[in-house]
Amino acid sequence: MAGIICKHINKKYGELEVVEDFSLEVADQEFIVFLGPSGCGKSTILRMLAGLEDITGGDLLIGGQRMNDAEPGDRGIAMVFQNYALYPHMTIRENIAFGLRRQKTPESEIDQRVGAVTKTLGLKPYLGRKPTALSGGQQQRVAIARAMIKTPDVFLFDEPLSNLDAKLRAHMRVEIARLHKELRTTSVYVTHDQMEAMTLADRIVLLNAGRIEQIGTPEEIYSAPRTLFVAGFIGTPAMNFLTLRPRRTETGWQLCGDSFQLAISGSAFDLHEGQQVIMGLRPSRLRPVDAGFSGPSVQGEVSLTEFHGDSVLASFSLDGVDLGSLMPAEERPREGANLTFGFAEEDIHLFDAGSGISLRC
Ligand SMILES: Nc1ncnc2c1ncn2[C@@H]1O[C@H](COP(=O)(O)OP(=O)(O)OP(=O)(O)O)[C@@H](O)[C@H]1O
Repeated sequence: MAGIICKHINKKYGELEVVEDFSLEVADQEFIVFLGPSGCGKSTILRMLAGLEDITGGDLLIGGQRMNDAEPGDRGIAMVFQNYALYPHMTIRENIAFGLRRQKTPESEIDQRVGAVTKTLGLKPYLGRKPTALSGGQQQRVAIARAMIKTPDVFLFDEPLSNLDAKLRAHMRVEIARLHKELRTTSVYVTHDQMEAMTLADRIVLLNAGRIEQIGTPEEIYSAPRTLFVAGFIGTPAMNFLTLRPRRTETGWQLCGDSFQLAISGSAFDLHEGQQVIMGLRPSRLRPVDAGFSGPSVQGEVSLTEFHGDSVLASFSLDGVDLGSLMPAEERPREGANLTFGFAEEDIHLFDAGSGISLRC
C-alpha cells in the first residue's frame, strides 16, 4: 500500500501547457477521483502517474519514493483502461495470469491466486473462454482481475466504465466500491461522470483546463462549490444562475435583479456595493410556496414541466433567464400557472461575476 504525492507537476506538449502546477497528496488507502470535462487533463495526469507519459516539471512520489523517471513496471501500480486491453488470443485464465507468469511465479501459486480473484469477481465460469465470448461488463471485470492479481500498491482507473451501458455501469460502480472496501488499495480513478465520482470518491479532484478547481469530499464539492465552474459542473439538473447587484440595507442586503429584489441578511457572504454577483440555486432547493412564506422568493409563470419519475422539473423564466424548480411528481403544477418559488438563505450560493470565485466567508 502507498500514498501518492504530486508536487507542482506540469505537462507541456511543445509550447502547449495541458497540466498546470498540479499538487495533490493522496493518502494510503484513499479513493481519489479526477473529474472534469473532456480535454481538462485528467487522463494526462493519470498517465504521468502510471509512467506512460513524461512529466515535464515537478515531482511525483509513490510510497515515499521519487518516481518521475521510474519505468511503469517499477511503480507498484496496476492500471485498468476504458477499452479493457485484454489479449484476444488468450483465454480469460491466461489473460488474468499473464503478469504472474511473466514474473515466473510458480504455477501452483498462480492457480491459487487466479482462483481467489476470479471468485471475488464472479469470473469462474468464464475462465476457459476468449475475451470476445464475454460481454463488455464481463471483459471489464477480467481487466480488473488482471490488475488485482498483481496486488499493486496503487490502482489507476482510466474511465473504466465508459464503454458500458447505463445499467451495467451502475452495477460495476457498486462492484468497484465493494472491492475497494475489501482491499483498501490506494486508487486514482478518472471519469467525466459526476455520479461515478460522487459515489466512489473519498475525495474528488475537479479539473478544468489543466488546473485544479477544487479538491474535496463529494459532500463539500456539492454543497460548498468554491467556483462558478464547480457549481455548474456538479448536480443534475444543473444549478440555476442569476446575475444580481447587492445593495446594503438597514437590516442586511438586497440582491437586485432587473425585475425583482431579494432581501437577505448576507452574513455568510463577503458582499460589496457596486459589485456584480451571480447567485446559484439548486433546482431541488427552489420550491413552490404559499403567500405566507417569509423567506426569499421569486415569481414566475411555469412554461414547461418535465416528468422525471419521482420528481418533476418545472421551468420558468426570470429576467430573461430560464430557471428550474424540482418538486415531487405529485405536486406537478399546471403549465401557465403563476407561482411563487421560495428558498432558504442557506441554499444560496454567491459568486463574484468577474472571477467566478465563491463569496461565502
Ligand atoms: N500527444 C499530445 N499532443 C498534444 N496535445 C495533447 C496530447 N495528448 C493530449 N493532448 C491535449 O491535452 C489536453 C488534455 O488531454 P486529456 O486526454 O488528458 O484530457 P481528458 O480530461 O482526459 O479528456 P477526455 O475525458 O476527453 O479523455 C487536451 O487538450 C488534449 O488535446
